[in-house]
Amino acid sequence: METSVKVKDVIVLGGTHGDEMSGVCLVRKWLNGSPLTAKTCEVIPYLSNVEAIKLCRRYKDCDLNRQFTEENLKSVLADTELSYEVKRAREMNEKFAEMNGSTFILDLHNTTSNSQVCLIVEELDGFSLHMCRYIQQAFPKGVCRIWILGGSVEYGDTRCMVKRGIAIEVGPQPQAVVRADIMDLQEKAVNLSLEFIDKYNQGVCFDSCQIEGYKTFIKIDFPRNSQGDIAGMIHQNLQDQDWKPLTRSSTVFRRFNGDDVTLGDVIDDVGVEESVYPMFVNEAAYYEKGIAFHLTNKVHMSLPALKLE
Ligand SMILES: CC(=O)N[C@@H](CC(=O)O)C(=O)O
Ligand SMILES: [Zn+2]
Repeated sequence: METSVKVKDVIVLGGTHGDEMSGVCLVRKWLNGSPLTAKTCEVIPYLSNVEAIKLCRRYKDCDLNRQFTEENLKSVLADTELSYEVKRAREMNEKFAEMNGSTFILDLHNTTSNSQVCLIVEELDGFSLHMCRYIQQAFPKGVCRIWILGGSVEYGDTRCMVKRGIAIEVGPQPQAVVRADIMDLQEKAVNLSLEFIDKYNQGVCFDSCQIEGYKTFIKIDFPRNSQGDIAGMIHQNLQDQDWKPLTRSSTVFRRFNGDDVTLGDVIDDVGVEESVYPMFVNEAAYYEKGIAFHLTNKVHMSLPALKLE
């Protein structure tokens, strides 16, 4: 049996990336007259990257969702020497970093890839893994998946401020655009998260169970020429095919000269019989990060039962 403390505050972040519009629009809606509430805790909607939202861009100076590192949060540099996003991360951390483990963070994101609902969770966060399973079960099969991050990697995302939290990533949605179907999926996932927290706070025991998730083992860049410019694009066979199994012989890129590139051409360590699962396929924000898609393995995890301490 795993126990955890009561959740007292839920911070619901929109606009951590300023051009991911369903989070921005939902948070604005909750702040302006249609409050988001739960029965057993305080719910605090909050716009993260205010300057980037104004610009309708992912960020102003640098990616806010990489700045919540220990180094930045403890930095002794004067504010004038810091980029907007580092200052903002410090400001948010002062406001939300918890003393006693009772704060939960829900961070709302969108992707241009055909991810559907993708719940992002750390593998050591048993509470949030149970929450992900609860959310997943309320969606039709194949709509909601769980992406599990390795426990030790320092990523500097918003969830670093607290002990428990998830990101709800929903796509496909172009940057700076809001789509009704995507916003509905996002809102449904938020409501289910709050429902889970209420049940947990009321003492409901969540039984031990198995969950299926995906873990990234490598990020694949585009083919590039000698100047470093992209020399090909996602193959039409792979476009929009997030989470569909690939093997060594699957075509993944088409060079601009027309040549097909298979997965086996770009990576050695996928076995001949093995299936791997792509995600974040053609995510617009990842071109500058040198990522065309993530390759994941399907994993199964056993969760012990969960109950309020
Ligand atoms: C497309 C996108 O922005 N994805 C998020 C994933 C996360 O929240 O960890 C990011 O790269 O920060
Ligand atoms: Zn994002």
